[in-house]
Amino acid sequence: MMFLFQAKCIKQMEGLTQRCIFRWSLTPYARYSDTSQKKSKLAPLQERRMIDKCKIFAKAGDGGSGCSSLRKGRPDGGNGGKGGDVILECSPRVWDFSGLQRHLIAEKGGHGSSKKLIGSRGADKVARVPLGTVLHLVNGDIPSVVKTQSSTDVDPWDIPGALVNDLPDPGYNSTSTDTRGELKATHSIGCSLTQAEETNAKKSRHAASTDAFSQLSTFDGAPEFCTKDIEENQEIIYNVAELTEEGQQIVIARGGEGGLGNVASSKDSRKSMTMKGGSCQSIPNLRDPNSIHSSLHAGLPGVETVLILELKSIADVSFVGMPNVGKSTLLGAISRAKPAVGDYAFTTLRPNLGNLNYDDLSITVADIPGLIKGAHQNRGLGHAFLRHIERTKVLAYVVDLAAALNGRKGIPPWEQLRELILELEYHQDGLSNRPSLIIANKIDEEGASEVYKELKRRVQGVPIFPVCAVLGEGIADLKAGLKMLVNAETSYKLCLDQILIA
Ligand SMILES: Nc1nc2c(ncn2[C@@H]2O[C@H](COP(=O)(O)OP(=O)(O)OP(=O)(O)O)[C@@H](O)[C@H]2O)c(=O)[nH]1
Repeated sequence: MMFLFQAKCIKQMEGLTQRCIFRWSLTPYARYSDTSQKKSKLAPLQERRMIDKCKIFAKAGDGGSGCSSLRKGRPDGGNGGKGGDVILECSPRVWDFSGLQRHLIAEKGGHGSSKKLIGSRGADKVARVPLGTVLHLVNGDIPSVVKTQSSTDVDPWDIPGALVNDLPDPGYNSTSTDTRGELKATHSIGCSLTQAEETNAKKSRHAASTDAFSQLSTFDGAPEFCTKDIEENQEIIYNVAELTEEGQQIVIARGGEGGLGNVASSKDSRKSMTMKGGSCQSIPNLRDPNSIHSSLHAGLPGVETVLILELKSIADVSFVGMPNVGKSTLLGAISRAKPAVGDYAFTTLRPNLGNLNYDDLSITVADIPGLIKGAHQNRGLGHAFLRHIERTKVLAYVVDLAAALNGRKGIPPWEQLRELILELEYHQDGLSNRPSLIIANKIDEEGASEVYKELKRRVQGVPIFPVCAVLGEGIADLKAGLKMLVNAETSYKLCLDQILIA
């Protein structure tokens, strides 16, 4: 018998080891395989794709019940413990919402007991979210507390309009000026709202929806849920808070207070007490709202909140360009990222990220989905990706030198640049006003060199890097140029005046 058991164990161990070896041998292939090969479901691009928006349900812990107990004729029942809070904590080690639980449920408080023992406090549920997480309220209370665990501030450059100094003490209302000098109304809980947003928020003050769990279940388990569904079907209070600082915590659902034990409540309710004997008794009709007892002794329920979390990405560099100009190919050429590349517009649906490594520095580059005319009115992929650009230090405009060559229906690069700047500015005043350079891609195409010369003539004051992303040509110079801009060793900005169209 013993022998049989040992044999079984050894067999299981062997199977496990084989599976481990199999995994080890698969991983490098899965990570660095060429995307032109047949894509597997484990393709690394999928792993790196950001989940930049998600809906969560938070349920704070209910307060524990107070105890009614008499010992030697005197009340000695302790209070119930407070329920745990649901807290979001800002962490630079989390990049997106892919690892975030969609149901966040804090622990209930413990019940009080005799000998004046207070119930245990329910444990808080703390979930970590990335820097730059913006909260939109679907249902429940507006988050009410902001605490900061660490003093390491984010470089204000990283988060335009969300300076750490913008965050006032809880309960304090003020106005403040953001990095671009715009006056902002500052929300009492530490979020900043523009006046337009504030009006919007007031307009869209929602009627609390009935069943938070059932709302959520529509989206649970579907990371790329349909944003439109949420925005069309529900009234949302936008931008109720923003997490911008490492260690910053915000309580999104408060735990219920514990009920009073009869030691605490005896003063008020002594006359109405009907306790008999000396042992600890459970309170009759504890949940009956008509009973004074139950209202005093029952713990309060924890708050339930439904929120949409949205991430404004914080990348050092964003590749901004029209669809199909080669942004994803370029990201693959300068970093180890393997984004999907296709000979059709909107191959990129969500920002892809790559790390550009230097000896002494690492830069995060975001490949933003293609921008088209009317994007600011939500055409194409519209607002979704324009928001990511808001949080980028450096803009790298990518243009296709061959877009209008050889009978193609595209527009010349200088017009591409003009359209791009206009879309950024329509979306948000001053969005294009940051260090920039131009990447002139597809220099390998026939006739592209002449277009490049023309581009240099028409656009001045900003460095232009001719590259061939597919062959990796011009990449070394481009990397050096990006490093200088990110390090603020040079500062060029592209504006409409610098582009000669006629
Ligand atoms: N000839 C040439 N073709 C290129 C070059 N770079 C990219 N391409 C091609 O251009 C097409 C579009 O490339 P992508 O990298 O998907 O373009 P994108 O800008 O990311 O496209 P969206 O996802 O629509 O925004 C693909 O067929 C690429 O092979 C280049 O340097 N030279």
